[in-house]
Amino acid sequence: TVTMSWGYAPHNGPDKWADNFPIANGPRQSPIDIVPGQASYDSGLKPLNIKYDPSTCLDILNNGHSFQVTFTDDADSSTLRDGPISGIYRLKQFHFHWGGSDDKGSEHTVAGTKFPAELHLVHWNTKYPSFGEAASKPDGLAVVGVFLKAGDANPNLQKVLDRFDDIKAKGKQTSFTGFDPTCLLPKSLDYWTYDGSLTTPPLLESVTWIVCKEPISVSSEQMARFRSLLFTADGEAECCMVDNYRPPQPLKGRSVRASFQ
Ligand SMILES: NS(=O)(=O)c1ccc(C(=O)N2CCc3cc(O)c(O)cc3[C@H]2c2ccccc2)cc1
Ligand SMILES: [Zn+2]
Repeated sequence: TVTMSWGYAPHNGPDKWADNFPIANGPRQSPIDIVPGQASYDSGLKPLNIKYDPSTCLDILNNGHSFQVTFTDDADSSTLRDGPISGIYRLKQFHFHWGGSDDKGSEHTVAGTKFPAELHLVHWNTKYPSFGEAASKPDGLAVVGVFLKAGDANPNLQKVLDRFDDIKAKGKQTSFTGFDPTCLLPKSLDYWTYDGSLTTPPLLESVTWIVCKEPISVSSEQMARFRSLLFTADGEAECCMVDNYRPPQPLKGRSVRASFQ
């Protein structure tokens, strides 16, 4: 389990994670800065094959680092196939990373550009018996990343934000059913892909990253709702949940492939 109380503050944030998780300085850490001109188009990459079943949507939780929507993953109901991966990966949860202002918040950056937020849809390889088992294997996880760009309000995202009153503080959880995260994907599923890691401790190097080129929209009012969540639990001095992103990490010779020209 994850031991130290890691976070995003100066005393326990990304610059301190290597103290307890030396893999923080490993060869395939995430996120990275994606430089489109240096990504190589790979015609062998297949389109993403994403099929989600809204009846697998279970609940929404403030885990003290982000909020996550969790799915039942005891069957191949909500899956990711093809793209850069082999086999069937099951959707486990999705969550976001965001900033205290619209000029930062995403984990991946594009030629140095930060977006106000980034969505992560987390899937695990069904060749392993569980998420926990898969999380420690080099081909165990596949995370689809989607950038959020400031613009028009996103009505699909609003369905998630409307539940924030029930999960304001760390540890709060409430039921959230019948939601199909397909509605949070951009029109185009063109993507960049590279071998990386979890972007939070334990920073395991088990993630095939699939980052969509096209962002989805989010309004500044909706971003304000993200920033109304708390890192802290009821009864603790309130600390707004903002800037819960790890900055880009060294590429260390890795190649980034593009599914598009
Ligand atoms: N940002 S990310 O790389 O896409 C990411 C993916 C999965 C997870 C994840 O689902 N978990 C399980 C819940 C959890 C809770 C923690 O307090 C924590 O520090 C990490 C996680 C990670 C996790 C993944 C794999 C093994 C252990 C924990 C977290 C982050
Ligand atoms: Zn994440």
